[in-house]
Amino acid sequence: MDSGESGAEVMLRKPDAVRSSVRDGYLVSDHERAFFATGGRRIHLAAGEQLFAEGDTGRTMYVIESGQVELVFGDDMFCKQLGANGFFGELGLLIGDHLRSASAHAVSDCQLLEMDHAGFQSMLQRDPTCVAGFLHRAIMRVVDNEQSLMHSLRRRNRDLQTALDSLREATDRLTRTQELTRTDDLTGLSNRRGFVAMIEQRRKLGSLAGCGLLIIDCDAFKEVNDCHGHIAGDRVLQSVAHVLRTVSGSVEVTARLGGDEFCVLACLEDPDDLERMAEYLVSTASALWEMHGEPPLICRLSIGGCLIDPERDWQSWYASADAALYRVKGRGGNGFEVAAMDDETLPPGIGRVQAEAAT
Ligand SMILES: Nc1nc2c(ncn2[C@@H]2O[C@H](COP(=O)(O)OP(=O)(O)OP(=O)(O)O)[C@@H](O)[C@H]2O)c(=O)[nH]1
Repeated sequence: MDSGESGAEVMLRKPDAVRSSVRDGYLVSDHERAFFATGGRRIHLAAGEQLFAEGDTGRTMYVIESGQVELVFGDDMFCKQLGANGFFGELGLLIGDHLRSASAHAVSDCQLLEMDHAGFQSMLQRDPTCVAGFLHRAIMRVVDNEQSLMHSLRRRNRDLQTALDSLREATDRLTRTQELTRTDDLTGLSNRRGFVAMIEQRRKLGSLAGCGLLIIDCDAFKEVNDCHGHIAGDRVLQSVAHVLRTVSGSVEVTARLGGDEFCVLACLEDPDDLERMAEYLVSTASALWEMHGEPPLICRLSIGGCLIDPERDWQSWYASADAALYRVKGRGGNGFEVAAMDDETLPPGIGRVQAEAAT
């Protein structure tokens, strides 16, 4: 039996199509074709003419006497070309009122034999052996088509799974990278960028009301570096971060703003809690500092704070808390001060919320 133009089925690849094997067995023999001619109606299709569309109800099958017919299956899965002695539409004939699973049109001028139920019945009575042979082949083809469809769906599923996995990995990598750009390497706390991003996120959620800000600065930290080296200095910064992390709860945001400066955004049930927190931090650091000898494991802290007015921007709060910190430093450090809400000491130009670059 030949292939392609002279009769065999050929699966044509569409962009994402799956190629099935060419099966010469899915043709009628010349003898069967002549027999079909006795029960069928001869029809002609011009090149390009459609015989039926996918989803149409069909009760007839077709045998090709000459020319080429293309079957186009839905969802862009594949299309199939049939030549002389090819047959199609048999489920319409055998099941009756079957919804066509493909559309059929003539690729070239065609001559077809159209077989309906009555014609098929008469063939069955006249030569049951011949019809049985044909039916056997038709069933084999249905099974084969189902199997190749399942195979292609399984493969598509695997491809989809792989695509999803790599998408998930890329997203994870992106999230990790984003976390890294917002985290301070030395202490594991948020850095300034991460802190500002979190503030903006809370502002959008409307959860800044009732919060307070503490700016925490190490006392005489330069001396630690100068007397005991940078590694000792790093360890001190890590200890300060550890104390801040321990004292703040899960709703507080703790960050290292840079150098020996840290901050805490605290959610307060009572405004006085901000002073209590500042006092606790100062006394804890001081007690630990006194306990340890040389080189120091921690240093004493100075803290400036303010209650947050959500209508104002981060720079405004920072300036207010920093001014309080400055006053603490002026008194020798190792202490705290929380600025009043209506602090008039703010520098000019610091004020209401402006769009802050949350990166
Ligand atoms: N070990 C270490 N030192 C740092 C790091 N970042 C900044 N520093 C040092 O921190 C020191 C901060 O010095 P200052 O701003 O004068 O602070 P200070 O000595 O605590 O002075 P006061 O705040 O007035 O008590 C500088 O010597 C910086 O070099 C860091 O990541 N590791």
